Amino acid sequence: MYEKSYSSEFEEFNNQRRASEPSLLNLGEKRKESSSELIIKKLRIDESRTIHYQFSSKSNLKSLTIGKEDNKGDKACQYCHCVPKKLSTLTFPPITNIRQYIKTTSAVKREKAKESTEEKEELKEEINIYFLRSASVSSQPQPAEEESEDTQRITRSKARQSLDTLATQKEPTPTLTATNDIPTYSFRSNKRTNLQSKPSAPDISIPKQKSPSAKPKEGVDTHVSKIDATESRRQARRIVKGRAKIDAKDLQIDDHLLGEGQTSLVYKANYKGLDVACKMGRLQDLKENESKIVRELDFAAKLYTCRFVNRYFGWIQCNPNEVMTKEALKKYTTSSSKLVLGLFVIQRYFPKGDGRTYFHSRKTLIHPFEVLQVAICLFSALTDAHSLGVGFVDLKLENLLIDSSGSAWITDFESCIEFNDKEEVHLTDEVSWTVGVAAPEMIEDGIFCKASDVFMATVIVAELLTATISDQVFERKILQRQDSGHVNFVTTLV
Ligand SMILES: Nc1ncnc2c1ncn2[C@@H]1O[C@H](COP(=O)(O)OP(=O)(O)OP(=O)(O)O)[C@@H](O)[C@H]1O
Repeated sequence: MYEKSYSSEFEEFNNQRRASEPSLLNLGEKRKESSSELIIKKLRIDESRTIHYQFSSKSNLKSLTIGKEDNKGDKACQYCHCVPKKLSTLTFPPITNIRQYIKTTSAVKREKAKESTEEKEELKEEINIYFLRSASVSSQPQPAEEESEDTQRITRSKARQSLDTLATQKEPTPTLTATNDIPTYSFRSNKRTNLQSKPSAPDISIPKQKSPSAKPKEGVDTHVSKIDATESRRQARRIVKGRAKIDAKDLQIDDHLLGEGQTSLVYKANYKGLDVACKMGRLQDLKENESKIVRELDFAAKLYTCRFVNRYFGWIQCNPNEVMTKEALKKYTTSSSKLVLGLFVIQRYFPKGDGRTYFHSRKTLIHPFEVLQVAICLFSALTDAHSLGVGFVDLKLENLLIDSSGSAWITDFESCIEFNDKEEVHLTDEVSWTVGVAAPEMIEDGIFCKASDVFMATVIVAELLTATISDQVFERKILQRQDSGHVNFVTTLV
């Protein structure tokens, strides 16, 4: 899978991108050149303890004085000569006057801060006057407390609105109510209830379990409550047993193949009108593939509470022709293959697909903020899964799904393992993982620990930060993997 995705198509695409945007896209190569060509020589130290260096590149020779200002020449920055004067909009203070400079700039800053607070106060006053006017025009004057709250909110809004229009536009906000110190949310009222005041019991509150020794209160019909308890127990058992099982009539699988892995095919589907993704085992070795999907379902349930972990929310076992359109069936089966019962798992649909496909097929550069967002998602998911004692093992860009806001969600849990309170586990044949991105201890000793997941997540971040560098160069120059599985992880090109 890994080998396949590092295909020459991507290499070609990278080359094309480099050719079209040379100034930005060849940054990696440029940095490499400049660092290899630069020679710095220590020349001498004079009486004033100033160190004189000489640095040179292939093309020209320059001298740099560290510790002494040098205002001559055509460079705006006299310290490292990084900015030519004609390009610079900055002014660099001379070192001798630096104390004076700090004094004056901090005085100016203090003055400015004072001015801005004064301005803010004036603005607040203006707004207050405005609201007092609109409130007096309004037929139902608002209480003073709410007025000040709205005043604060309105200072950030661009258009001025009257209190009345604001009130009608407000969305019903979830109200925090408290029962037995456990906060629950209810959408019934859009007014904030006071947490101190005794709340009315919400519909979804779970009654406290009575201890077996607790005696029934006098006058309580115990017969009725016993029947209720048995019924609710039966109901709960029914729900848990058929948990997440869906009805064939609610699911329709399109012929749109979203992606495929070694074990499964993922198609776009429709569940009760909602776009979903549907995973099904490959027909070759169907039994084995489906047992892997069942294992995956089990881990999906365990990881359900984690941040940025894909949600699998239903499954069905049925004949493919019950849920697949004719076109989808044609693609899924060959004419010779017999239709057998299949397992279909539905999950959230990510239109942007997996990380590798999305970032490599994009025509624009990846902004560092985007990388940061993916990294936050990735490490949040790792933190949560690791606290539950679960490791992902097969972390790679293909197993990250990107949502419309650019957040990344980990998917494909068939390689997950449980630590069972151990620091590390031995990897068995049951678990598959990707050698190209695996942590050294996985390759060398066949062991896996939480840090191994962190290693693979770091590789993902490094890959995104160096998206303009071809995958082969990434392997050779950045990861620098040795035969033992160890890496050097050279970050100068990142
Ligand atoms: N929810 C989804 N929305 C959109 N595309 C998806 C979704 N789930 C999976 N895909 C696509 O299908 C591909 C294969 O999915 P997945 O990794 O779950 O299959 P697999 O057979 O378990 O893969 P592997 O070879 O890693 O075992 C993904 O890389 C992705 O491109």
